[in-house]
Amino acid sequence: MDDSEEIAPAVQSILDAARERGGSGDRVSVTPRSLPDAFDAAAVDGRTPVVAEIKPTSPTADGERTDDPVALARQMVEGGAAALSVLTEPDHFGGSAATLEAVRDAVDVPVLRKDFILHEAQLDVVEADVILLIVRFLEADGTDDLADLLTAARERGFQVLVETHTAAEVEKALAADADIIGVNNRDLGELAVDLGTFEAVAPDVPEGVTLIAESGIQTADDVTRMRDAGADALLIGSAIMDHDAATDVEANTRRLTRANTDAAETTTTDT
Ligand SMILES: O=P(O)(O)OC[C@@H](O)[C@@H](O)c1c[nH]c2ccccc12
Repeated sequence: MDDSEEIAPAVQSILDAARERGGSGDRVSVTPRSLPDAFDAAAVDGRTPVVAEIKPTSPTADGERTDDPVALARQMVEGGAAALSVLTEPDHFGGSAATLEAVRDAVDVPVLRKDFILHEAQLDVVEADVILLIVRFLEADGTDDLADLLTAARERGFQVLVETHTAAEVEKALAADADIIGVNNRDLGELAVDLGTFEAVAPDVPEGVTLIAESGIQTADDVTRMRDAGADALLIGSAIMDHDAATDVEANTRRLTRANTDAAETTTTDT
């Protein structure tokens, strides 16, 4: 990581904890459910491809959601989610590998393991269909190289979502041979969200790459905005989960998966 770039204290604390965390020892081998196929199937079915995220809490959230993650997962799938994302980071997000395992057993859609993976050993924790690698965190001393980790993950069967925030990070992701790229609208320096980030960075991502808009997507208009900017899929946490157990997760998911399902076609036919 570039030392001149500020990183929010909450994020630094997440990274410090991640450095200490190891793996389970046994090498994981997984037969994954295809993420691009799940997005295509949702689109054919008239749903906007959404990865719905189970995030019990976070450094930017108010409370903690303590109800059964498996029940939440089922509601998300019922509401039309093409895939799920499950936080496994325990110290700052209330996640666990056991939660991911239980969720993956309960649903048929692909499941992304959301964690801060800095070393190869941390791949060997739990079977998931997709793992996350964050470009910005793999540039610091004492972390593995992005391309090496990507290869190590694929050798285990995982698909890999490479998270970026800038055009320069997209370049690095492509150089490392990423084929699924996320653009995070949340700036990890200030934790502020700006949907303009995706709009600015998306044009640098080539056609053949599966492109995901991440964070800060709250409304049907936000969905339209990200789809018009080229998102193949959207990663949505807070707007679906909220941290209030009274929130109807299925209805929230349906509202966003039904939003603007034909944005991509509309753009092509209108111009
Ligand atoms: O809750 P939101 O704003 O819809 O964001 C979801 C997801 O993008 C966000 O949780 C996230 C994006 N990248 C991450 C990396 C680690 C932990 C969490 C994240």
